[in-house]
Amino acid sequence: MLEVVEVSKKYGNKLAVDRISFTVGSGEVVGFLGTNGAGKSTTMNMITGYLSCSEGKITVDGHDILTDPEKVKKQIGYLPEIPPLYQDLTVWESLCFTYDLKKVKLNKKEHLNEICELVQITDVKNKLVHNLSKGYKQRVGLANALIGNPPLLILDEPTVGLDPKQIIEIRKLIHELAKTRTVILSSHILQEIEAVCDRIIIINQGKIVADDTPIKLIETQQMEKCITLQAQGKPTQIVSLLKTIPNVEDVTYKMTTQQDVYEYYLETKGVDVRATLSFVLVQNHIPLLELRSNQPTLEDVFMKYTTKSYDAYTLDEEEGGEEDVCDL
Ligand SMILES: Nc1ncnc2c1ncn2[C@@H]1O[C@H](COP(=O)(O)OP(=O)(O)OP(=O)(O)O)[C@@H](O)[C@H]1O
Repeated sequence: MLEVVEVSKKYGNKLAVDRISFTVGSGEVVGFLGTNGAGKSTTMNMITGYLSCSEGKITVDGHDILTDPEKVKKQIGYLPEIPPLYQDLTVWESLCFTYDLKKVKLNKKEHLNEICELVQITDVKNKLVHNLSKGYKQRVGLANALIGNPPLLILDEPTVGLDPKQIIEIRKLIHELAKTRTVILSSHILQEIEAVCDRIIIINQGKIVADDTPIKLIETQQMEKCITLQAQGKPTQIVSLLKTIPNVEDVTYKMTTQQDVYEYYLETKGVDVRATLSFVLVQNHIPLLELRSNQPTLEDVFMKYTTKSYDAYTLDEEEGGEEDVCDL
């Protein structure tokens, strides 16, 4: 569906996106994850043709965004971070306006009514955009993106600025849309990406640093294994014992609500020491009340990939120039 090959973007001397390559197949829901300024919006803007690439090639369904922009744009529904809506139009007028601009051939009334039902804005069709809540404005933005039934949806931070209830509703909606479309969703909210996407691309300092399913990203982490346990007895004695276990690097503890029971956190050198540990405690007549291995989370993965120095990618940040973004 989408092919991004060795794509870079420079703003003046600032390299915002650095030779990224990835493909997205039909029906995939891909999360584009990165910290602020990582290059997510720039990449999305290049895919949609709003920005040109400094280098590289982007094709959608075999059509090159540079040489065949109209064909590519027909394939894409784009929801920018701030949906560009005319505030003085009613919701229906706004949809009709986009329909006309996109030169859609489908039955207008039928098509727009279907979209209103899908994104649940039928009840506000006759309201002015200006008077809508942020959540509803986001839905109208999404409705606009859906006009013409594009098979590829690109959603840039679709829940930013929404309240928790609106966030849940928009996520449900994205789930629904993803059943019949390819979706690329950018966010720096991990729960969002985890809740909606079946594949994650992490971009850091303009480079792709990870690309896999959430489960595999977590599994393939060679992170230090952390173990939590609860044991009854004097913490000084227990800590000394735990530190004698091979491959245990560090031990910390805190009180629990039960008298004489403490919770201990063990950092190990990536080795599962649970069996040895239980054995050592039993041998020393220390009751072991709880023992669990803490699995790394997506947050751990994200932190690992995004906490490198910023020096590597900035050619000359001070001299990096602003650029007019609209190319087409
Ligand atoms: N028009 C521009 N001129 C100069 N630099 C820019 C321009 N637009 C973006 N940048 C810079 O390019 C880098 C990537 O920006 P981009 O907006 O793509 O990041 P992002 O991952 O979308 O961040 P955010 O989550 O904050 O929206 C940033 O360092 C940003 O300051």
